[in-house]
Amino acid sequence: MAILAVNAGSSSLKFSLHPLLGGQVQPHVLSGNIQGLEPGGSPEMGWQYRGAKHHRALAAHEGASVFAVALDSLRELIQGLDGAPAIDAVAHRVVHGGGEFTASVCVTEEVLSRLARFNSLAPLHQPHNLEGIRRFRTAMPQVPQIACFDTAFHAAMPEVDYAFALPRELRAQGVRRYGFHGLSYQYIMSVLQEKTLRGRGRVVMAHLGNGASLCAAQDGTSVATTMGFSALDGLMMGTRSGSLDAGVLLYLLEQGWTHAQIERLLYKQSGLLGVSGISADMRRLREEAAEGSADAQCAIAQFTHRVVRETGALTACLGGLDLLAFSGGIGENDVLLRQQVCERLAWTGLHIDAQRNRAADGKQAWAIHAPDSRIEIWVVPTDEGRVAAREAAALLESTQALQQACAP
Ligand SMILES: Nc1ncnc2c1ncn2[C@@H]1O[C@H](COP(=O)(O)OP(=O)(O)O)[C@@H](O)[C@H]1O
Ligand SMILES: CC(=O)OP(=O)(O)O
Ligand SMILES: [Mg+2]
Repeated sequence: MAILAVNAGSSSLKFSLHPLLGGQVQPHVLSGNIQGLEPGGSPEMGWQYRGAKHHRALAAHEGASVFAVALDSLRELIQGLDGAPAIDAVAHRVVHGGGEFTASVCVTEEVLSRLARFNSLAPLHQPHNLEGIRRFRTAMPQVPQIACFDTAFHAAMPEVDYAFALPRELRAQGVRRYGFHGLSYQYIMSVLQEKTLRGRGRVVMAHLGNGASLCAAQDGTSVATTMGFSALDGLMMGTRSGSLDAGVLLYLLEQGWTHAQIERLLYKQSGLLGVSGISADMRRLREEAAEGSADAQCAIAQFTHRVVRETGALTACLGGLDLLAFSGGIGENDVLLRQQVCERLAWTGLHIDAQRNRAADGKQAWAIHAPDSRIEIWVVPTDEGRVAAREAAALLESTQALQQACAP
């Protein structure tokens, strides 16, 4: 028995397979990524099984879409595993549940059409998430498809944080802050609460990947977050601008920019890529910066500054800080970023241990604060797939219990 967790994007599909033992979700035994799924792309699959890394190009079939080829290859891969587990459910990361979906749900045709209404709020994610669900439903019609939402973790945010200072009629239409990266925050929080008592206190979690956001939590519940109505708000990201004076949009409209041009600018041409003019990839920018590129240095400095600034704002919302956690591809791997952010926040009482910071690579959850730090600092590699799998397992169990209770 196992749950397959899936994160379908515009050009890639990330997956992980989590066995179920006595109803409990186990760490993944298989994880990977299929890239090149854009129309006309050449799909390639990379995966890790029992510590060994594999990679292969996927052969195109006459008349079949690249996504269909990818799904077939994934099924073959899973069936070929030693003692291949049966898949009980597919758990899909869906970034936007709007105000309607505040908990994971078993997907029906009706659910899919309600979720499609949020496509324009997360154009980089939502349409692809839903397309992934449709494809899996067709390929595995007997297997329940469960949608797990990035927005759900923030559903209990107080009104002062989720409301914009706009007329009330717009709020009634759903124009408000939702927040994202919720599966990641749910995972990080579960790890922190297992590891330290401070996990129940005033916590700021930094999910710094291609998409980047911060979340302030009190007693495990999100009380403020930097992402908003869409996944554009808050921190600077790989290709997204983050918070921007709305006056810039008015100016661009006045200059004749179309909706499509503005969308491309904000989602795909800004952030680290736009500022550096080199790359959206932090690793590449670090290399260029080390070789003296002023543009790369400038983009990294701006990214770091925004993390510092927003951490300060969330600390104020919490009325102080007990723990700061780093996660996501940059948060988990970029030693220098963690060091610089913490040094600039030293006024809060944060004191990073440079040696522990350098030793964080490859650890499951690792404290990097010095003994005299008033605030704990942790690096927690995130696992959105595991949370989605847990959500799916819980939903399956409650549905089965309900069916048994209702049985004649
Ligand atoms: N060793 C590293 N040092 C700095 N940045 C890194 C390192 N490894 C990965 N990254 C960065 O992490 C980012 C991708 O984060 P990730 O969470 O994997 O993205 P996604 O949102 O696509 O899941 C990229 O900017 C990448 O360069
Ligand atoms: C919501 C979001 O930005 O997700 P990702 O980091 O996967 O792009
Ligand atoms: Mg991500």
